[in-house]
Amino acid sequence: MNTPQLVVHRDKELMAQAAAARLITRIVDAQAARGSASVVLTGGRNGNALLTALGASPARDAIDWGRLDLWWGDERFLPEGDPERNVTQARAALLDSVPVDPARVRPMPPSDGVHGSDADAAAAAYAAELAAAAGPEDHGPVPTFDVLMLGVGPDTHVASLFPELPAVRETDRMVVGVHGAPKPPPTRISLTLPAIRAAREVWLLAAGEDKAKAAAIALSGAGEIQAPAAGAYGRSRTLWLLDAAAASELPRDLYPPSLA
Ligand SMILES: O=C(O)[C@H](O)[C@@H](O)[C@H](O)[C@H](O)COP(=O)(O)O
Repeated sequence: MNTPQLVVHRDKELMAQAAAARLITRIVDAQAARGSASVVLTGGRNGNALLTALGASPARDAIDWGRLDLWWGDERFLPEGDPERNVTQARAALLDSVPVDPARVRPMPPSDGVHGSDADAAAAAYAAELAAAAGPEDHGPVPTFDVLMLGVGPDTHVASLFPELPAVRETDRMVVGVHGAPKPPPTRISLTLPAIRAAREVWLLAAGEDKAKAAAIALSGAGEIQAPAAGAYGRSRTLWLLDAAAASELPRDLYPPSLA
């Protein structure tokens, strides 16, 4: 497990802009190196603000949109097109205004699709889609994502992995149905920690005063069952992108960086 790196920006607006610039560069580098890039999107205000900022960036078309694979870290299990679905919000924030290849945009199933209201079956289908996209060079039955982004909840949840609930304890399956989530809607689909950890880089987005305690808990050695964000790390990099408000309760040995 690599030590989390922290980058703290003045405020949430600047954090979204800077994170968007960072993501553009990371995608461009991956495409230059391997001909394509693979990114896992997150729902939530911070995640959507990043997508909106990316869409407004003058550098956005440095990305070859046709060679970008997009997946989701979690989804609210609602009907297709529901405004509360993460994919609906991502489309409005960015995807509807850039020429992505629809075959490479992989939303999690809706609650009115072929799996009906069975979130567990829908989760299993998404796991099968991930496994089918994985290659021999990948680490397990998921593709090696270049960047996997996660918003951080005030209770330290990431994706739809909530403290103490069964999903955060999952060690075998890559995708699970979530029932009784404390953040509405109660039924969701989520990548599990093993799937998250298959990513090259995991970026955790935490902006706003309401994330200060969560960031401090997750970065101070809490266990992943009690603080799921503490268990979210990448194979080669774990990056916390915060604003000053969310960093305001971090232990002094973590932030601000000691003066050289
Ligand atoms: O489906 C969701 O709700 C998100 O995936 C969830 O994990 C979100 O990222 C966090 O709750 C942070 O959300 P905010 O950025 O809105 O605080």
